Amino acid sequence: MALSSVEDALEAALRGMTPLGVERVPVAQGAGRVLAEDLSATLTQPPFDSSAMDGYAVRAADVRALPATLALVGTSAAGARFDGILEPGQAVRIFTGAPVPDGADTVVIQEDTETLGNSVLIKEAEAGRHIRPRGQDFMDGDVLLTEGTRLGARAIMLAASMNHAELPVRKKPRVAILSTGDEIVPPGSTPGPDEIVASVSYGIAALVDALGGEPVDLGIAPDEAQALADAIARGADADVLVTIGGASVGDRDLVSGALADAGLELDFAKVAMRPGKPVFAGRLGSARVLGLPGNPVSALVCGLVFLRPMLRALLGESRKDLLQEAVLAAPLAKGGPRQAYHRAVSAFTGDGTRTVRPLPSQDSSLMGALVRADCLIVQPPSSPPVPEGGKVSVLPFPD
Ligand SMILES: Nc1nc2c(c(=O)[nH]1)N[C@H]1C(S)=C(S)[C@@H](COP(=O)(O)OP(=O)(O)OC[C@H]3O[C@@H](n4cnc5c(N)ncnc54)[C@H](O)[C@@H]3O)O[C@H]1N2
Ligand code: MOO
Repeated sequence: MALSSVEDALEAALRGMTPLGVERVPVAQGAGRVLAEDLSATLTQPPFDSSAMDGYAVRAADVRALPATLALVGTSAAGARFDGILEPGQAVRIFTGAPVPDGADTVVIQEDTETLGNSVLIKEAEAGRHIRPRGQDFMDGDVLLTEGTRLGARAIMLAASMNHAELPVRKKPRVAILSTGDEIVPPGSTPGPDEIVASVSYGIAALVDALGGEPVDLGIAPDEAQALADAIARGADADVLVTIGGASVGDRDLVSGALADAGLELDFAKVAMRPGKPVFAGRLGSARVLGLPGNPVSALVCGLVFLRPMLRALLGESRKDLLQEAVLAAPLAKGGPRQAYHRAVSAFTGDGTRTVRPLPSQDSSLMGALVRADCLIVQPPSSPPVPEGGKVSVLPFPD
């Protein structure tokens, strides 16, 4: 079977995918979730003209000639405003965040004043300063956060200030993760001489979690048809079923066969990418299936290239991955027939330019090198060699 291009494979995997349903969560639990509706302010912020400093509220006309002595007629504190109207020749003691009294149009910081019993001496002042006008941040009804926004610290803070106790967010995509292989044992075991400790499922679960999904661990299935069929059946109610290993052409690579027996409709199988060639995807009932190669680097690269956009589609997330431009710190040989994802280390020059150096070993089993890298150089198929100083595209790792 001819290899699909990464672009075609991704398009096939995403075809027909629509965002999951909406649920409401307390704003305190909204971090990392994706907004499912536009969010508008339910109040105006600040709700009144407020003081930006501790000092005295005055009329600009009274402090045109300095020094000036004004009569102290009251206090405006945050949460307890001065109710009267400031008359000419008067000042009100005011604190940061407190409402500016009617009649006042300037706040003088206390460092520029001296109190003299029931009056205050204004030594320096600037007309109109230190007042935050009502609605300077936002007005009631303003749409400030849009559907598809992933909620981080800044957006959560804004949503709370807009007086939303609950937020409409997309349901978390449930991603069932199945490790396969007779040789795979859980971390913490004492591996036999031919056994390998499971690592990929943990990396993929961490990726799913970071992307806003909910990983569900289906454990490890041996290379045996019935065990695989049982495990696949347990994952069929997930939004995405990810299988790990058994994707290649060996006699014991039974995963795609077991999925086919379960009724998998393939979207693509084998992609012109390196690493990750054996990756496949399809549909099993209502679940999407992503078959990852067993080699850890291949699996994680395929996770970034395919699983990340799939989860973003299920979350209705508006942010897309943008490849970034970088300058090579070492030459890159001409590209092969598959799109390459070279593990690379970045450095930044004084003007902010990213320079990248591919790691010397690109073997798809090397997890140590994967952690030393901070990005992938994306090299299109059959591209010409790029000399040191030439430009390339990079995909930074999300963590
Ligand atoms: N004749 C060919 N052989 C291979 C081809 C090919 O085209 N023709 N493709 C190679 C490529 S590329 C890859 S990638 C691997 C992928 O093979 P599988 O998906 O079948 O993976 P396995 O054989 O099951 O495992 C490969 C490797 O990864 C280890 N592994 C598997 N699962 C886990 C796990 N959950 N945690 C940690 N490590 C895992 C496994 O022990 C193997 O060492 O095939 C090439 N072969
Ligand atoms: O593509 Mo495999 O994923 O090269 O090791």
